[in-house]
Amino acid sequence: MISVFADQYLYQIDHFLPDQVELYLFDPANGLPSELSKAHALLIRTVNSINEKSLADIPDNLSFIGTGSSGTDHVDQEYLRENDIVFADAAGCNARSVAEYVAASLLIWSDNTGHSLHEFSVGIIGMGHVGRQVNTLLQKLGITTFGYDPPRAEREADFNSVELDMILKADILSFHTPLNHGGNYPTFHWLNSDKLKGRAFDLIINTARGGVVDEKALIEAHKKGTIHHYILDVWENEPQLKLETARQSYIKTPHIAGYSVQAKRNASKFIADELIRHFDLPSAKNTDVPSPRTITDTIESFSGIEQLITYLHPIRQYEEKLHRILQNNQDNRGELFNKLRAEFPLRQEFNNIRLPEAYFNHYPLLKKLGFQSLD
Ligand SMILES: O=C(O)[C@H](O)[C@H](O)COP(=O)(O)O
Repeated sequence: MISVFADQYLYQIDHFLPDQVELYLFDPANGLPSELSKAHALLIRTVNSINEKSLADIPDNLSFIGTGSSGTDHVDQEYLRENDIVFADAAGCNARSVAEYVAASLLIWSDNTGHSLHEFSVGIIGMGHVGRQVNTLLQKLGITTFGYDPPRAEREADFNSVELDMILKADILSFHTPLNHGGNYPTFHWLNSDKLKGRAFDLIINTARGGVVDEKALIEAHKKGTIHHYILDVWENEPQLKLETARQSYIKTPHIAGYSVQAKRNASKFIADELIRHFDLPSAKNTDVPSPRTITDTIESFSGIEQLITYLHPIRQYEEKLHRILQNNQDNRGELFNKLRAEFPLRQEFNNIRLPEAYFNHYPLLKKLGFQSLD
């Protein structure tokens, strides 16, 4: 038997592992489990870091660690290599979900500010799995986009990144890079006071990692009016948010852009499949398909696109809950932030939401967003 310790919030992780696995679920709020000594494999989410400090005593049999996330900045991969531990991530698992969050937040923002999205260009920083999906979805909505990704341009001869100067001329920036402190292309505080000097943006959206945008510089530019609005889903020093940054955020959510049933299902499946390969186990027989969400309300129930989008995407519900946590004067805000992320019901991605045909006649962009017809 292979002993696998897994974060209890990894979506249906038991469905993706075969019978040859003895599964122990742990609550990530308590850190890595103390019984880890008998583990052959460990499956985590971003809320538990893996490094020399958090995993000082490497269990004798531990040979595999997987993170059910696209981002890997919480894992010291060099440390794992030194200790002969194979590492797997779930790169790309949440790309569509993040793209839908960006599209939904842009629609809410443009509707509220009385603009048409066609007036703006969006600079996409990071054209990996997520940036590409964001690019495709925004282009479907008729929005002008530019992609900036020098490391990808270096790797792929047929990919062209726009120049830095060009991307900084976009009206809106949306971030989709990993968080790197070193290497040839560090992204820590990529958007900082230097890059902001002499520039103006209508909107900044960060769904990548807190730390890619320097919050101090962001706040200063916002106060000066050179950044008109910003939307943050990720924060420096999560789960401890800087109140001032959060207060001024046009939309603020608790790092849930990638939280859909489909994304979380992908995450569990990607790392379970890698684990199965690593231990040479038979595949699990999971065939569950998430049931669609069906909307039957009449289109007249919604006064406009913002109301409809916020009914179809829980962006504002998360925001309201985060707002309440931030108002709370207790010092357990961080704990509540993580609990909200872990326990709020996952949403269905747009292509698993069925709407009456009248919705599409009224708002043709719903087809472009990927919603399906009920009729
Ligand atoms: O890296 C990712 O996949 C995303 O940031 C994702 O939202 C992380 O989710 P978590 O592992 O914290 O549940």
